Amino acid sequence: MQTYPAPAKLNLFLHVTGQREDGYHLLQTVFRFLDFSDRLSFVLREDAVVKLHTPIADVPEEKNLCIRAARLLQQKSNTPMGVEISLEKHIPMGGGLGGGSSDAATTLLVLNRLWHLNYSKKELIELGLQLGADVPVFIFGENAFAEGIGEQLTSIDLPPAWYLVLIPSVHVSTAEIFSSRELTRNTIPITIPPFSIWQGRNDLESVVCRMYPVVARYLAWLKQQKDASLVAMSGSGGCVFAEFANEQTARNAFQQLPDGMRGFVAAGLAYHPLRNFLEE
Ligand SMILES: C[C@@](CO)(OP(=O)(O)O)[C@H](O)COP(=O)(O)OP(=O)(O)OC[C@H]1O[C@@H](n2ccc(N)nc2=O)[C@H](O)[C@@H]1O
Ligand SMILES: Nc1ncnc2c1ncn2[C@@H]1O[C@H](COP(=O)(O)OP(=O)(O)O)[C@@H](O)[C@H]1O
Repeated sequence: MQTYPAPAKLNLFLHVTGQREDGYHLLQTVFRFLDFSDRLSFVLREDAVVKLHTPIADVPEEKNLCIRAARLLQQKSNTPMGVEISLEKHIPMGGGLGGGSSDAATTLLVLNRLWHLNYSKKELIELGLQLGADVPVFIFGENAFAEGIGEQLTSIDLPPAWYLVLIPSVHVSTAEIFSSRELTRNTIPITIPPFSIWQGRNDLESVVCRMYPVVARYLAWLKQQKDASLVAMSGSGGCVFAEFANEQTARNAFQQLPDGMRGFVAAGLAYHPLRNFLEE
């Protein structure tokens, strides 16, 4: 059966520049896709039933973002069709790697075709935003500089790079970090172009490190790796990453990991694997 990728993302930097009246925070961030993906497959049904074959521990089926995405698309289009979804989960959950959002985006892209709906990328992005601030970039399909709450996207060329991503054993709630009193919300907005991704930082990092000291320890270990250029936390954490110029230096660092630290090495992608899916 055909399976479709839902890649992870990193936030190479993340600045919090303000807050909207509805409480959502204004951000400036750079999203980079990783060659590290969940995989989804879809079997059509003629009877409007939407269900998941592969339950995830601690996530009820109706809260699973691929089921929510399928139901939202069904509602919008009034299609009489249904679907059975199988989700092969690889991306750590609640780690700031955007796995749930990516699963939702792939579901919207693929069902748009299988249900013959023909929505445009713009329409799917608007729909995706109702599911989460991170969903639009995965439909957009290009590495991007993002503003607003993550929905104002400008594609960006990033040089080839490899990443060592570490996964501390914590589950960080995005809402909890954004609601922290200690979060600074007034980073001066940068303008494009030009800006350097290496001049940025993650404004959520210090809040997460204080609440979860293990994240600070993992960052400190990455900062000791001599070939690492950029070291930061992704999104609202707790995953942290180091950027390397090539695969070998990333794998060398991975081999030095102390006992008990978990992680993986992945290439940075030039674009999302389903970037041209709507035109194919
Ligand atoms: C922080 C980022 C950076 O890419 O990623 P993750 O760490 O989640 O991967 C995203 O902005 C997260 O996007 P996403 O995970 O889709 O968040 P959502 O479900 O929309 O929001 C969860 C909660 O976080 C808060 N929130 C989220 C985004 C934002 N710009 N401002 C906020 O204040 C809100 O309280 C919201 O209810
Ligand atoms: N398909 C899914 N994959 C992962 N998490 C999901 C999914 N559907 C719903 N969730 C919920 O969304 C939360 C955040 O997931 P995820 O997108 O992996 O992390 P993050 O927002 O930190 O990048 C999870 O803790 C889980 O409760």
